[in-house]
Amino acid sequence: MPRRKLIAGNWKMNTTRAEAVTLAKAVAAGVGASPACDVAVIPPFPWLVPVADALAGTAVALGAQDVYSETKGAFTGEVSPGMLLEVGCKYTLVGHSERRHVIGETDAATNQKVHAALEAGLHVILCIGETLAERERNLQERVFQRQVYAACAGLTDEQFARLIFAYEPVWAIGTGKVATPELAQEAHKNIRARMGMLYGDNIAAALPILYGGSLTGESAPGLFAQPDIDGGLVGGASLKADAFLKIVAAAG
Ligand SMILES: O=C(CO)COP(=O)(O)O
Repeated sequence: MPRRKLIAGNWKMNTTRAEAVTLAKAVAAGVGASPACDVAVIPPFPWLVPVADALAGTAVALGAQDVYSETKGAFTGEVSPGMLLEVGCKYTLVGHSERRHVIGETDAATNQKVHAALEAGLHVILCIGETLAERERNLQERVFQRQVYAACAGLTDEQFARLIFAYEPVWAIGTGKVATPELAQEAHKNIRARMGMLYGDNIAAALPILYGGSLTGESAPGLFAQPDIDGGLVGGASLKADAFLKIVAAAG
């Protein structure tokens, strides 16, 4: 079965409440009732509820930027998978490079979050990717191996059906330096091959792998034409409805 593309807008720590609601409504209006790809927006935690209300009855899904690995209890400042589901999230990001490199999240923590989120019924967008220093030393394939192996350890076949990868080379995030279609395709192909070796060809073939890193309406068509690129995780360009909708259109 061909993989359906997904375009997800990661708003990061941006927007006021009013801006978030306006942006969500504009995206939903632009996407229409039956888009050719799946579309999601991923606002900051405090805006999940008002954005869920703005998206009610539309074709745009809601996602969270992070999740905790426990269901409840004394974990000050954390948010459980069940809470995300209750406010209407379909997706959650796990292991975004800003969490790994700015906040210090480990591979082990990423694995626990993936388990907890999938067990609760969320779809997980697992982010992986090498830093500039790692690419300069040609270490990207080792990084994929380590991140993929660690994050997916112990998952069941049924859980893989709700797992999505996002390849986000750290050097391309927020820098304007988008990966070329050839470079991104090579990385995605490599990641899929690794998943095939670890978990079998059926799981690897069904796994959507999104590209993220300075994606725009101009760069999206070339990237989305690649056989192993199944959509995009969009940062900066997801904060303007028209720029985000151009990327959605390129996935159609
Ligand atoms: O990190 C990203 C999405 O999660 C990419 O961000 P930019 O599109 O701003 O480079």
